[in-house]
Amino acid sequence: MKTLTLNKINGVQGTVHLPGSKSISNRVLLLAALAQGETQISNLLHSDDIEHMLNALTALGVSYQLSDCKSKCVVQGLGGLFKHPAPLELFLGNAGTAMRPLTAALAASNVDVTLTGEPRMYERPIGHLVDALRQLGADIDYLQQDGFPPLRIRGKALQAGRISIDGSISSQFLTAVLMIAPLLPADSEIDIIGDLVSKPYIDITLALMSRFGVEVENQNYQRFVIRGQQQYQSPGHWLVEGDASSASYFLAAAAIGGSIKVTGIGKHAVQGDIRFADALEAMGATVEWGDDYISVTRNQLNGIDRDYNAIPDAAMTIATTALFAKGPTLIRNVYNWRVKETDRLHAMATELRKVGAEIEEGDDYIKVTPPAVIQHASIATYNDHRMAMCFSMLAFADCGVTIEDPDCTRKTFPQYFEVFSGLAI
Ligand SMILES: O=C(O)C1=C[C@@H](OP(=O)(O)O)[C@@H](O)[C@H](O)C1
Ligand SMILES: C=C(OP(=O)(O)O)C(=O)O
Repeated sequence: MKTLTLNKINGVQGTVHLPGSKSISNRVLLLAALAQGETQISNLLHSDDIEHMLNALTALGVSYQLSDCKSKCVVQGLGGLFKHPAPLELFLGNAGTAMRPLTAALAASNVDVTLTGEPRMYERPIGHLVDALRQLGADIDYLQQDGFPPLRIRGKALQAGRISIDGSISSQFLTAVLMIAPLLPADSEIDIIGDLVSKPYIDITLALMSRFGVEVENQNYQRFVIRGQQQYQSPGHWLVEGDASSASYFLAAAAIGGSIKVTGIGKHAVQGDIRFADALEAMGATVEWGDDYISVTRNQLNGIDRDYNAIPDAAMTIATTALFAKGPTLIRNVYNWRVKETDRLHAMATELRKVGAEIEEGDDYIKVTPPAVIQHASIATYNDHRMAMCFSMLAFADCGVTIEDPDCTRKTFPQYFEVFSGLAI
């Protein structure tokens, strides 16, 4: 297995032009495909998760042209749902932002599709989404284990009306249903069962739908009302914001040992993960916000105790930043870390213990108490891009760190380690 050893760095400094947001890239590609008209996308992310969406769109007959190292994409909209009656198999890797929205869009389309993925995708639940779509009349079968991909979808015209969806495991299920609701033959009311997790991702969905001409009535994240028989209209040009989750690694590195400006996101960004900067500020770092940048400068860091349900991806970076803070850090309300690329609560606890931290792993929280002296370790990454990226903070330890399978960052940030190493001074 390939490994990467990061030797001790004394500091970091510089500016990072962020790659496009994964969440926005895959949403825009799907909405552009369903919309009336041509959409010219720039700063599209180029990574595995986006490739899976692009490959699926190709197989479904959507035409698009990529240019500028795949950072630009011109999509010819279908002006409605997919039509591909011949049987198809679509491989979606471990991309939640492809699997979940495509499940809904395909269930409502004239298609006969099998959705497959990497082994971990078959352990990531999708039952709450399938249950919701079945209330609309969808014909979806589980091919292996009930409640999990792979799925066989025999798409058809769905009904509309009042449905309920469990929001306690993933917001992506609601995102998926919201995205198809305007294309249904009548109005929809979607009631949320349980506490909706990862709420800011719903804000991203609603903001993008609005730019494609569809408004949703959001009743306090408990009920959503959408008019039926609508069509998405291309907004023409679309500039994808920088990826706020990817920004977290650079901002944290600055908070620990230097000064970094990230561009492509700023105080008006639609991604909830920009609020990661607030957590760094609460730990003691100095944060400056611009319209198109966030910059962070080091300071003495102190451990903090917070609820991170709204920013589960960026919260992983807090866990490793905590090693450089004074006192313990508590990351609360992240139960759904357990159903992401790996069981992130367990993986994080296991790997942080290897460097000497004292860890308390709860059902839905992790408490990190930094060691007096950080030990060198070879960090297993569990095929989880965020495990690899957030453990790069250990490059600030005297002993450095070894990262196993560093190429797993290709899910969202193939060039991560080159960019990170380029900031060392
Ligand atoms: O909608 C999205 O783009 C995402 C929602 C979040 O998932 P959950 O809603 O499952 O927490 C997040 O972790 C994921 O990386 C991207
Ligand atoms: C949870 C993640 O991905 P996915 O979109 O596959 O859910 C992630 O990127 O941290």
